[in-house]
Amino acid sequence: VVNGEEARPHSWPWQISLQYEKDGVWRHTCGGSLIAANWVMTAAHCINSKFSYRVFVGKHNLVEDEAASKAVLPEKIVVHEKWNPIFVAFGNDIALIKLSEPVTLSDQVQLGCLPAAGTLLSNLQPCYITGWGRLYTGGPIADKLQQALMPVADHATCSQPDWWGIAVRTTMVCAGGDGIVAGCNGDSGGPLNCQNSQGVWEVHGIASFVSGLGCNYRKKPTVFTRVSAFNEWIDKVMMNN
Ligand SMILES: CC(C)C[C@H](NC(=O)C(F)(F)F)C(=O)N[C@@H](C)C(=O)Nc1ccc(C(F)(F)F)cc1
Repeated sequence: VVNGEEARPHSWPWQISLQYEKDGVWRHTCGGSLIAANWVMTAAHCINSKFSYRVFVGKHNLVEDEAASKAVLPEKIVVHEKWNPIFVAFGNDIALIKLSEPVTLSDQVQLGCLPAAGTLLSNLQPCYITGWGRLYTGGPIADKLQQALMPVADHATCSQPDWWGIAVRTTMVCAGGDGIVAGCNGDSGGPLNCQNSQGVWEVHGIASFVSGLGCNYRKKPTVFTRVSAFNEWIDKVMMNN
């Protein structure tokens, strides 16, 4: 997250760190959201079949041992059948990870709520992106979970020619674009957290892409998979696996 701030520890208790093992070392690669005790929602582009992964729940500082945290291995990873790794702008950048065992919920480990199917966020609605992604374009990833307030850019705004144009679909949601605050590499798969009309936090987006010209680029908001376009797919996958 570029130009964010350190989140109060465990204030986004559904945020997970997806890590892969390389040369015997586990490395953070993406964010994700715990949506059931044994299911995590992340981005399809985070998954590469040649790597082995683990899901770390209850984390705040990635470089410290934390009592409330636990690393769980996946039992199964389901990537959206229409995800095309060649072109992230085709959308369907969503995957579900079934955990090898259900995690114990606590103050630090909680489920994220999904929005109702079809819910559309209004322009400039305030949401928060959270993640351990790069602190600036090309920079290091964060040790401590970051958060940043990012107002929604509705489809009419985000699909303007000098914004994302036709690269953004209605199955996506945009946020930010002020050239200051943005998601960045490593925030992928993580949540866009927005409060519903009852004041309940919901996971409305899965961080999908930013501009190749730089994470915080004016009129190139961070683009998220719109979760409310995939409720049926999510339910089907969780029921069939
Ligand atoms: C690995 C990528 C598919 C996703 C990667 N995502 C992220 O860094 C994050 F954290 F914002 F989700 C990204 O945007 N990386 C930049 C460097 C990128 O490739 N952006 C990008 C690529 C293609 C398009 C497209 F499809 F529109 F041409 C738009 C942006």
